[in-house]
Amino acid sequence: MQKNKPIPVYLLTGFLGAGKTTLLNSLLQQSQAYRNIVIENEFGKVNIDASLVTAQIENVYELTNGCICCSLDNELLEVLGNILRLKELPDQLFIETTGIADAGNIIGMFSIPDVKARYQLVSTICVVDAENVETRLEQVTEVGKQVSCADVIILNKTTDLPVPEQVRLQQLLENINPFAYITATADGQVPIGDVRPSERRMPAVAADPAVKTPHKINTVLFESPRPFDLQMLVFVLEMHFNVYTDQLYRIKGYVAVKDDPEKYLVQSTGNYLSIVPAGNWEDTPPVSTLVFIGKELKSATIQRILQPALR
Ligand SMILES: Nc1nc2c(ncn2[C@@H]2O[C@H](COP(=O)(O)OP(=O)(O)OP(=O)(O)O)[C@@H](O)[C@H]2O)c(=O)[nH]1
Repeated sequence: MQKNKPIPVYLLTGFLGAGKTTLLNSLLQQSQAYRNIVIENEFGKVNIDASLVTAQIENVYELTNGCICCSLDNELLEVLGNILRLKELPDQLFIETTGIADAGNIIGMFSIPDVKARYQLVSTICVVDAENVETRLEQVTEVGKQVSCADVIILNKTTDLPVPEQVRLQQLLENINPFAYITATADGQVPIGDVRPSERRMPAVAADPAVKTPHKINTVLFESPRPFDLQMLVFVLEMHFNVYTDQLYRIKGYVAVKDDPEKYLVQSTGNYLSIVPAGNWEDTPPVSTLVFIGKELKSATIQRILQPALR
């Protein structure tokens, strides 16, 4: 691999027992042609998951000093640094998080400039257990965040699930996260192509906001033909993400900026915000479209938050 090319990273999230290690093994089996490194994060001194990685890999790093999403003395950053000092760099890195990890915080670490220069987070993959995902969404805030922040959602353990129930769960997950590619499977059997990045599910128009999801998680669509002041937009989004950290899980969409022909891609998970140029509007009218995902979000609140940044 070229020395300066960022190392592709696959981040696996999902509640305890959903099937993350099972999926990881399946992905590794399909990646035998590559030099793969795995980072396992687990609570407790003994990292059982590391011993359950059965596929052939170069190295597995076991992080057992608490959850990597919240430890201040961050082991993950340390290991990412150590990997760069290896004689031969990996072609791919897989990170399996703990079942209660705050996915947004980990995703945010990959936007730190020094990390971003050497690693590219290509896909955040959330595994959910079809047998209990609805209960978990109700009980555990982090599960809602994991689903909201994912690029790919794997509905696992579907063997005994009647097809209509599977379709209903997929629809439910789609309503929570309209950006994700969602697929149903059993025993983590997913073609690796399904977890590789793709633009296919970045919707021009977001999910129907009238469709209500249970579990208090909803999406709010914001659309405006008025352009934004870029600095002000960054200011209001960062401020409100900090204030509503337990309520606002994700933002994604395109915005128009005053006196600028380019459209900008806005992405936010947890405490990280990225706004980057994404080409010209070309034939489409420059209408800003942002989708907010979170807990009991109200359209009027989102309008009020964004209003000061509109020009
Ligand atoms: N019935 C059934 N069991 C499954 C399926 N996928 C995984 N399992 C089993 O579910 C259990 C948990 O799977 P893991 O892959 O270890 O789940 P995990 O998310 O890594 O679990 P933690 O590390 O504890 O968070 C294991 O016993 C798996 O063999 C499936 O599709 N159906």
